[in-house]
Formats: sequence, structure tokens, C-alpha cells
Amino acid sequence: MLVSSLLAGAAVMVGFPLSYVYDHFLQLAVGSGLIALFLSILLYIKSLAAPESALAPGGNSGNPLYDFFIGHELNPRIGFFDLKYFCELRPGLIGWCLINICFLVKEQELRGSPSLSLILVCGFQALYVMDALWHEEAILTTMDIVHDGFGFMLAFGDLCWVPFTYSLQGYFLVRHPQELDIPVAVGIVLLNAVGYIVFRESNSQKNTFRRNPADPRVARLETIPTATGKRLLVSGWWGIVRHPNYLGDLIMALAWSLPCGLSNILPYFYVIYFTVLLIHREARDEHQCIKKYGVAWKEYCRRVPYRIFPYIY
Ligand SMILES: NC(=O)C1=CN([C@@H]2O[C@H](COP(=O)(O)OP(=O)(O)OC[C@H]3O[C@@H](n4cnc5c(N)ncnc54)[C@H](OP(=O)(O)O)[C@@H]3O)[C@@H](O)[C@H]2O)C=CC1
Ligand SMILES: CC(C)CCC[C@@H](C)[C@H]1CC=C2C3=C(CC[C@@]21C)[C@@]1(C)CC[C@H](O)C(C)(C)[C@@H]1CC3
Repeated sequence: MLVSSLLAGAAVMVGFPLSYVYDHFLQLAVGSGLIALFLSILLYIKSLAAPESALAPGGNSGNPLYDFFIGHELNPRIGFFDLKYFCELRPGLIGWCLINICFLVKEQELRGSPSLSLILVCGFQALYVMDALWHEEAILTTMDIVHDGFGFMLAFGDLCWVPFTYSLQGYFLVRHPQELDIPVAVGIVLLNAVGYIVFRESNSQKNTFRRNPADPRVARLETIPTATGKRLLVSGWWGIVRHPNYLGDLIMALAWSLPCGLSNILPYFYVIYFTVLLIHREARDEHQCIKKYGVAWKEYCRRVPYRIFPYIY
């Protein structure tokens, strides 16, 4: 991320036309979609020669189309280089930030300086990406890494969907500049801060607990024992709703769209899509947890009845 930002800075200094990315946004998005399609075809062909033990639990249904979509092989590698782990964190997330930098450059060219709205959106999203990279080991336990294979869903999601749809607020702001009053901007910064605290604290609490349940930061929390020997947190963040990290993520998503005003639905695409994605993801995770923890999970659901939004859902 640092190297990419430095290179982007150097490109601006030498007058490299970064605004090209804004001017050819659609063409670049289609190009990356085609690369993802090509990559997933290669991955599927490679998976046909993989041993049974290397196949993904979630992508070995026997239906070639479904397995192509979810990913047939769990962790395809070239030597020791893990393609899925690399794609989950590097090209798409860093590419998303680089695209935002190109939008800032474009606005500088068009209007002399980037607007406060665009600076806020790019700043919030850069924080989110840096957080994901800083805590990169946390993705090793996500269902994408543990359960799903590396197929079209993740190749397309990581290489095309993330950089080109997650940056739509910035794209919108270059085309439709928005004036933002300082009190409104302060309110939006506070909303993003609340979302980030809920997201980061809840993720860190679970990760610390999973690494070392005796850690003084989590040792006093109430838990439910399960037949696997692992325990489930039932107080702290994980006692408020069953997915406090999703709640924080959604609050941030809203804060990224609000600087774009309320006149157009396009900047709210991310909030809407992400709500659907996380509700679906929560249902998939619930299904896995019921299989893993049985009655203990049912007891957890009884103690913590709301999934993502307290008193609503
Ligand atoms: N921006 C984006 O596009 C996306 C962002 N995300 C974000 O990524 C982060 C990770 O999300 P995700 O991988 O979906 O899932 P989670 O980090 O929420 O992990 C779910 C797992 O946590 C463990 N767990 C659940 N409840 C408890 C509990 N009470 N006590 C202890 N352990 C528990 C279970 O695994 P086990 O018991 O085996 O440890 C469960 O399978 C989230 O912050 C999410 O918002 C996710 C997807 C897309
Ligand atoms: C319409 C598409 C086919 C749907 C694609 C879904 C993907 C965009 C998401 C599935 C899981 C994702 C994760 C992240 C980004 C979006 C996808 C690929 C993630 C890298 C975002 C940052 C987080 O901190 C994370 C935990 C690293 C995420 C992991 C899952």
C-alpha cells in the first residue's frame, strides 16, 4: 500500500496522466472483469488435476457450474504463492485506493482542488483498506479462506467488483460535486468513527479471544462452552448482537455515501449491496456455526436474539 501510494505520488510529480483512470473507468472495469473470468477458467482447469484433499468443502458439489462459481480448489498455489490469499488482500483493495487517488487528481484538474466531500470519502476508504492490510492475518479464519474455493466469485469479487464498485462514491463526486457544510462534515466524520470503533473493537475482541482466551482483555467476558472445546463469547460486543462487526461495517458504509448528498441513488449502491451481502453472509455463517456448535449455538441465539441490528434484525 505504501509502495503503491509512493508510486502514485511519483506519477503525479512527473505529470503522468492519472486522470486517465477516471476517463476510462468503464473500459478498465470491463477489462478487469475479463481478466477475472480468464483467471477463474484457468483456476477451474487447474482444479481438475488437484487431489481430493485440496478441494474446497464449499465448492465440491459435483455441479461444474456451481463449483466454477464458488471455486473448486481451496487454495490454488504456484509453488508456495497462495493465489487466493494474495487476491483477497492486495490487488483489489490497493487498486480501490489507487482509483480513488486518480479521482482526486481528476478533480484537481477540473476544479483546481479536490472537494471536502471527495477527500472525506477517499480518507474513510483508505482507513478501511489500511485496517484490512494491518490485520491481514484475521482473514485466515474467514469463510472465504477456510470454506470457499478460489473461483469466479472471489476472482471477480476481488479483482473487479471491489475496486470498481466500492469506488463509485468517488466516481459520482467527480461528476457531481457536492458542497458540504462543516457541521455536516463533522457529523459524517463522527458517524464513520463510531462505525470504525464498533467494527474494529468487535473484530479485535473475537480475534484476541480466539488466539488466547486467557488474555486479560477478554478473560473476564462471559462465555458458553461448546462440544468442540472452543467457547462462544456471550458478553462484550458479541453479547449485543451476533454480528457486531457487520453492524460497524454497515455504519461506515453509510458514512461513505452521505458526503454525496441525497439526490442520487448511485452512491448508495454500496450500502444497499453490502446490506444484502452481509445478511446473506450472516445466514451462511449461521448455517456453519449450527453444524460446528449444535446446541451451544442455539443457546447463544437464545441469549443474543438479534443478528446484526439491535432490536430490529
Ligand atoms: N467490505 C466487504 O466487502 C466485506 C467485509 N467483511 C468484513 O470482514 C470481517 C470478517 O467477516 P466474516 O469473515 O464474514 O465473519 P466473522 O469475522 O464475523 O466471523 C464469523 C465466525 O466468528 C466466530 N464466532 C461467531 N460468533 C462468535 C462468538 N459469539 N464468540 C466467538 N466466536 C464467534 C465463528 O467462527 P469460529 O467459532 O470457528 O471461530 C464464526 O464462524 C467483518 O468485519 C465483515 O464486516 C466481510 C465480507 C465482505
Ligand atoms: C457480485 C460478486 C460476485 C460478489 C462478490 C463478493 C465479494 C466482493 C466479497 C466476498 C468476500 C469479500 C471480502 C472482502 C472484500 C469483498 C469480498 C471479496 C474483504 C477483503 C474486505 C476487507 C475486509 O477487512 C476483509 C475481511 C479482508 C474482507 C474479506 C472478505
